[in-house]
Amino acid sequence: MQTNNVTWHQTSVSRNSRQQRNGHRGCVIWLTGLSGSGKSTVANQLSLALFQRGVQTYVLDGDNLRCGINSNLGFSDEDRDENVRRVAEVAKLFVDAGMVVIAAVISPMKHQRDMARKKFGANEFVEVFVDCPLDVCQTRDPKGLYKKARQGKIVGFTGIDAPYQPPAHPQVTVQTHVQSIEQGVDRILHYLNAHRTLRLSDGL
Ligand SMILES: Nc1ncnc2c1ncn2[C@@H]1O[C@H](COP(=O)(O)OS(=O)(=O)O)[C@@H](OP(=O)(O)O)[C@H]1O
Ligand SMILES: Nc1ncnc2c1ncn2[C@@H]1O[C@H](COP(=O)(O)OP(=O)(O)O)[C@@H](O)[C@H]1O
Repeated sequence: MQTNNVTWHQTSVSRNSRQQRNGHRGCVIWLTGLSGSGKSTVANQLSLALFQRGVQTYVLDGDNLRCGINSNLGFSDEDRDENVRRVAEVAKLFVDAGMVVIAAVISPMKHQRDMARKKFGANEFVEVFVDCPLDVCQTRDPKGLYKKARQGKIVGFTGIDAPYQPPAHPQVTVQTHVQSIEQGVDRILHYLNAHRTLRLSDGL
């Protein structure tokens, strides 16, 4: 493929070879939800659980990426689009390296999550809705951001004065106000197992 005088180079070590060595397929587990819903908490517990099972995982956390590759982006609609696009592109590189990527990004709009999904093959993008009512998120307020938003010190805060569109058909829903962290992680692990998402099979 060639666009704008840029040529895609095949790599000498294929994704297939990397997956065979890892003993599992790569994929992205995409956690979406309000600030304070539990994305980072669930992502890290899931990463640990998979790591302990010998799975190569990496967490891409929105907050962390905004400290580096996305540090020039704010929270306008356009910047969030670009933020999600970059997270998805970075996730794609990790998946190409045979890894299980756990992305924890608000990704508030359906079109952003659809855009991310389109970068991956079927069964390679697992959308997880980290569902928690806004009032519970506000009570948790682990970083004090809701308080700042209510005081008008942050403008355009998701759920307060910026939109969040809940996914209509996520592969998994984790309800962190009624399920423990362990139950949430188990639900995701169960999905991966039931759908053989990480399992190597014919042709891979
Ligand atoms: N205005 C506004 N709205 C929402 N969140 C805000 C905002 N300003 C700063 N923060 C902090 O940024 C984190 C969200 O970054 P994301 O990259 O996940 O957001 S997005 O997907 O581009 O919407 C978010 O992290 P989480 O609380 O983990 O979701 C906040 O710590
Ligand atoms: N069942 C649960 N799942 C995930 N987080 C929970 C749960 N119950 C309570 N919490 C707490 O809620 C907060 C969620 O914060 P965080 O993971 O940073 O959310 P987010 O990344 O979505 O902003 C943490 O303090 C976490 O300990």
